[in-house]
Amino acid sequence: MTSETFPKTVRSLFDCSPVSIYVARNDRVTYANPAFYQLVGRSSDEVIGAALQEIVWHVSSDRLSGPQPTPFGSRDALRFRVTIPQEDGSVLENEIIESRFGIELHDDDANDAFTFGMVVPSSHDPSQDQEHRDQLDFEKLLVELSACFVNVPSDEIDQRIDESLQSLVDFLGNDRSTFFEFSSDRSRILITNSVSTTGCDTFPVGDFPVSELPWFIEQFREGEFVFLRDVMEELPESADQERKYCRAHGIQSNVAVPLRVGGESLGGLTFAFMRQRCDWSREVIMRLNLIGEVFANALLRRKNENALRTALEENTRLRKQLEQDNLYLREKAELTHHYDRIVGHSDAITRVLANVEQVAPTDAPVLLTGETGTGKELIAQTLHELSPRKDRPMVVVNCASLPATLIESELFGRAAGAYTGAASAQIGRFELADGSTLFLDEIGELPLELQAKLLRVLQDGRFERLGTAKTISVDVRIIAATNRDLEVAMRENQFRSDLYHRINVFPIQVPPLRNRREDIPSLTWAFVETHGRKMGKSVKRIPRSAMQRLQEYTWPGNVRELSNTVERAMILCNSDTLNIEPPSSTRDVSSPSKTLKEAERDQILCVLRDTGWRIRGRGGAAERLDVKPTTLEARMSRLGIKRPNRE
Ligand SMILES: Nc1ncnc2c1ncn2[C@@H]1O[C@H](COP(=O)(O)OP(=O)(O)OP(=O)(O)O)[C@@H](O)[C@H]1O
Repeated sequence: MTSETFPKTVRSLFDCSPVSIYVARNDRVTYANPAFYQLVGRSSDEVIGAALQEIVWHVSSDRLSGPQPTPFGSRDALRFRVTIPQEDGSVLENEIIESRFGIELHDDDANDAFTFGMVVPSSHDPSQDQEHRDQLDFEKLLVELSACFVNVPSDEIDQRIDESLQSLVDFLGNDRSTFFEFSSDRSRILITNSVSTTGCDTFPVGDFPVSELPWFIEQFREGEFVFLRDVMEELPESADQERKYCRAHGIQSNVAVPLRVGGESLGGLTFAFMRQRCDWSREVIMRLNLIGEVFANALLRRKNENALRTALEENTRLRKQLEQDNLYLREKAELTHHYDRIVGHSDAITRVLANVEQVAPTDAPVLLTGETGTGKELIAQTLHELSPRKDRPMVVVNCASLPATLIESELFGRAAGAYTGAASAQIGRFELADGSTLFLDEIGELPLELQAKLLRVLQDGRFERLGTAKTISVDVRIIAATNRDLEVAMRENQFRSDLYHRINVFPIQVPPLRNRREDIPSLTWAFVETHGRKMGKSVKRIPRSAMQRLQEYTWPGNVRELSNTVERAMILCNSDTLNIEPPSSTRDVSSPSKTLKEAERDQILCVLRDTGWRIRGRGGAAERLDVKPTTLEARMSRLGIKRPNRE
């Protein structure tokens, strides 16, 4: 088990264990806990990578001649005596209990031998020995529980929870253990697993009415650990229902462990005693929280996997519905509408528009992908205008242009005083877009923590303004756009896969301009017309050779770059013939009379125009100029560059 593959939960168990523990891979120590370092009086540099014989003395010949398992507790382990030299010259007599730790975390680890070892003082007192053995057995059980959830396929998680609960009941000697989770709004409880010793009933799995045990459930919601050795004596006065329940079911003691991840209570684990009161030691009770952590992580995984499965099913359902509703349109890409604003008749853009017509009348989320400047926002606007929501304006949020701290309040709104600087309340874009369409541009740049919140709104249309607990419901259709490869972002854990499947119900890929070169002449003439009108200029001719060069150029900034190129040429144009050149040739000709400051200003302005004044994110101006967004913003303010008002 390398340090990278060492499961976090196992590590946290070991780190705070009073027992000295080490893990070795192929007989070289790869991990030791603080208790081990203290016992051997050495630093991690001396311990990690060393063989056991280099750390402790006189390893008994048993171990040196190879493992010969001897029975220990209920499981096989190797036990041998060692002597540990102390700084003052004395030696400590100890025993080491070692067992093979058979989990295969990665394929390349599969043939390696992992050893899990514990150092305990040598003892000849049989009762003390028993106490140690019990404690060590418990440590071992904890480790096995953690290990049993590592790399488990999601459909086996339930079975593993059952098995783990059973081994806990067998080991700890309580009568019943039950595992439950909260519904997503935490108003309901779902009992998922329950095991008991013979003679005791298990808890019926399924929905459990919160009203039956309100006090208990409140403790779980609050994430409180509850230990009642004598339930009748120790339950608070207000827990009337619980007292009745325990009496009716003969419950004498009860331990309730909340399952929490990241401060959120996901469910709980209970240990009930019916035949006798609980006699667990303080140490065992304390360690139950760690068991809770192991189960909470298993629960979180199961929840995430379920959310992903639901998103995929929803995705498939909506796709099927769209297919049925619009089957006739698939046969040929014929357009029903006439588009004034979208220029171009290439097959590529016609296919995009046919898709737009297909999906517009539905409420299905649409994901527009394509390079910067290809016209994704224009397509989103067109889609909205063809939808039944067209009477209300489409609301736009650019996830890359706002700092992470502001996007949350921008999207969901905030109460006055929600954070420093938020003097007044603000309505969020989701509320603004109620009954309409919300266009989430550059969704690939949305910070991970907000992706979770967005997922919730997409799932049930509900959210809270920052700084308030009141839940707001909205009816919003989502169109998202990105120039980032979200599948790569998912693999790099920068984009949630469940969110991806939610928004990727109907993907439309907007092609780059170099793949629809036949549209370049009509686009060029359309931009000549628009910019000419603004400048009061009229152009009648563009030389054939110039148009040919425009068609040969690759246009990394796509249609936006073409529009800017036409605008620049129009500014310089004094006749009715437009002498226009693709950017690569014009940009190289820098005027020798320019100062460095002017050249820097021009370069920044040029890139900002090409990126639609987008500074952050993939393909943004900062990336293209190879500087940090904050650096670019500082330079813009030094050079007096301000974004012009939107047309
Ligand atoms: N087919 C088209 N016909 C006319 N104008 C177009 C067309 N496609 C894009 N444009 C124009 O090009 C410019 C860039 O388009 P838009 O902002 O929609 O691109 P985008 O893909 O959303 O860019 P980004 O990824 O940088 O946000 C806009 O001025 C838009 O009006």
